[in-house]
Amino acid sequence: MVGVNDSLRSEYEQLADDVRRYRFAYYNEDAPLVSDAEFDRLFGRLEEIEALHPELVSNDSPTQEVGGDVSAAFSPVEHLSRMYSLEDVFSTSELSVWLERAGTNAATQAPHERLRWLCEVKIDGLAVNLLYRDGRLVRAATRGDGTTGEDVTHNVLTIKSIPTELAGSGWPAEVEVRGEIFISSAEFAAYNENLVAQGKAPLANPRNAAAGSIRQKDPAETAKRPLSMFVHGIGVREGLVAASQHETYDLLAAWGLPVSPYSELLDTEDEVLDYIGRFGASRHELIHEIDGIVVKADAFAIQRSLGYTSRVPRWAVAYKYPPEEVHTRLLDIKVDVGRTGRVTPYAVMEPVFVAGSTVSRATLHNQDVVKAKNVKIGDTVILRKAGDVIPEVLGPVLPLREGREDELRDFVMPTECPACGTGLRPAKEGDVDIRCPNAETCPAQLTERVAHLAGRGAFDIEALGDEAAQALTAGPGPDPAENDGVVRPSGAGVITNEAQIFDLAEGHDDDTLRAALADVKVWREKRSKGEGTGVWELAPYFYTKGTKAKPSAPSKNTLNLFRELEKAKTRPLWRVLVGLSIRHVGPTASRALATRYGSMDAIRAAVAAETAREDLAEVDGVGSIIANALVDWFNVDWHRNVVDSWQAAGVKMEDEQDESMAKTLESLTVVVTGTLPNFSRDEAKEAIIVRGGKASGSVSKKTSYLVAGEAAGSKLDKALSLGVPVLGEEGFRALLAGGPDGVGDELLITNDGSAE
Ligand SMILES: NC(=O)c1ccc[n+]([C@@H]2O[C@H](COP(=O)([O-])OP(=O)(O)OC[C@H]3O[C@@H](n4cnc5c(N)ncnc54)[C@H](O)[C@@H]3O)[C@@H](O)[C@H]2O)c1
Ligand SMILES: [Zn+2]
Repeated sequence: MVGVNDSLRSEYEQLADDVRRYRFAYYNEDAPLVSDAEFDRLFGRLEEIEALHPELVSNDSPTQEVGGDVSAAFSPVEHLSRMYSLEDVFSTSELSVWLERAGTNAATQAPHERLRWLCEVKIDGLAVNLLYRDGRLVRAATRGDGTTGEDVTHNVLTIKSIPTELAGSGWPAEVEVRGEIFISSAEFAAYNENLVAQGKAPLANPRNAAAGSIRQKDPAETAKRPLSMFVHGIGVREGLVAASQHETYDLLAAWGLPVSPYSELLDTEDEVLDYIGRFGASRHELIHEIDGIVVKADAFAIQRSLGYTSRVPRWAVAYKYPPEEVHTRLLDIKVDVGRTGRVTPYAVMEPVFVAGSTVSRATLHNQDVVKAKNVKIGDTVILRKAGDVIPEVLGPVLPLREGREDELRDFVMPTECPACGTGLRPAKEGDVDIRCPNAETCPAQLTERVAHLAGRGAFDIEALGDEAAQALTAGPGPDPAENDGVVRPSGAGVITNEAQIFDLAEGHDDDTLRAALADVKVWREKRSKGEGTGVWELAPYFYTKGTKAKPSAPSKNTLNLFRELEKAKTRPLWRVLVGLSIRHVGPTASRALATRYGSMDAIRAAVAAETAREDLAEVDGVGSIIANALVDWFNVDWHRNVVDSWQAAGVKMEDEQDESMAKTLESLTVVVTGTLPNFSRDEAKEAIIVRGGKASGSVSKKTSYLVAGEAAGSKLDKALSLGVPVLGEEGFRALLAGGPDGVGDELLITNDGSAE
């Protein structure tokens, strides 16, 4: 055996102390000091050291004990039979090893039993032990240290889904039912919304909320919390007529106890891995949060033969999904200025890896949200990112503030625009959001507008992404190395107004603007072997560096940009309208306007009319909000100048009237859902609109047809239930060509999913 040196021993003791301290905060105070991921890492390290040096292991090692203690605030109760924790695995390969080993042991120790795996979701809540005597709930206790728990009977009695009397018959005289108390995701969201509405800080996560609720001193307080439970185990059970875990659940359900709907009895490792995959993908659509799944050998005979360690059963294992909540330091709160001048605070954090990517920024929406989240600059914060969902700062780890109060700073919303220095103000009295009113020349707003007009929904200029928009409009900004690693606008760039954008197009006679791009520089992080070095330099963006032999010239991308701008001049009218960044005027409204008026001149005439606001509001797909936004927008001189300049630069501003197109869909409303083989969503919409139909996004009784492609979801169900006719692509083509008369019954899709 390898000897234990002093430094390892002291690492070990430090680790054991930390784990005990974190457990206390987690179980006894419902206020964790570290994230579960960090806790699991430390616990894993402890187990690793003990595996290498068994002589270090003492009876009071945290690896030999089940989680919590009993707080003095509650009376201690002895469980009739011991409660255990679960062994964790963190990868499917570790799980395979575990299944293999447990399978082999089961085969030798209980050779006549059929080995089947009961897979359950691992509810992220709080374990409770319910003691029923003669069918009556007499006691409820937390898990505590596994032997002794805390008496929380009064609080548990307030939970509606837990029966005080068992239904049916055949229950043992004394039976301990174990389950997990939780707050459902829906109830949690509603509860938090309510707290925020009352000006209180929201609860950070449902697990701690559930644990905190059950450990209230006042049952009346617990009764206000929307708690639920699902059973997942059984303790003392003498006389129970069941030979397996799943049969037990059936009995418990018959007695009126809430049983999870997600359990599945499976035979093979592949099926177990598939279960993990399925629930991993849908984990946020379940009734409650989960942090993993639990695999249990189903037969009691196998459970008995495999037995327990001092902490966990040998017949069950918990597979943990990658963490979605981590802790990190909030370094600063800065503000961003958006396309409409809205100023949004965002958190700058020490970069941290969570749910598949490294995160260092998260929006904080507005100053009220910053206040509600109660975060201070310098706090350790809980950061949540679920899969592809946008990362969110949940709140500070409050206990970690102690002793560090001097290092913490409150966020103060700036009074001047960080990009242009103009005084910030709400658009109208009482708005939460504040804005930079300098729409025309604020470089931050200009950058966003240029990026927007180049976007897919507008002119669709691929060579003009966010970075190029920034380089064109705003100049290099402050040195990111001294800032926060984010390059942001500082002042005028080559383009000071989007009116100029098409002067860069390939066909434009005067090449002054194109030549000016030679001087545009941006901050770039120097890289070495593919890695960032933290050293930033100013580098030319649009032109190549240039040497004596090969003078600086527009880069390939830049030549592409010139070419794409030239092509963009002939896009359909609706795209031009979207590109103008008129509030509320997106693709749908723009299409409606283009269909009704056909040219920019006609739109301008309509906007200038005495009764413009009423007339425009009457247009199908426009309405009064958009009508007002249009009139207001065209009232501003520099806005009209943008249109004039683009027109002068050769941007086509009218659609060819295709008179040959029969208006087959006049007065019909058609909804498209799912993926069609030969139409993109935009093409399908376009096809409906040019034939005089209305393309809508939601199904109602007024919908004339639903066109359903591959993976059509709830809209299809709704249409079928409302009796709205449903078409596939073939039926859609027939409809486009000949209107309702062209759609034969054989093209309608019916309830069983097939065309009849
Ligand atoms: N952040 C912290 O400071 C901190 C401290 C201590 C523990 N923790 C977290 O708690 C975990 C350890 O706690 P633990 O000992 O309760 O172990 P565990 O959470 O890994 O697993 C055991 C528990 O899972 C629960 N469970 C949920 N669904 C279940 C099901 N279907 N079947 C059986 N049991 C189910 C039971 O309550 C059981 O006691 C750690 O992995 C860590 O993530 C965090
Ligand atoms: Zn500004």
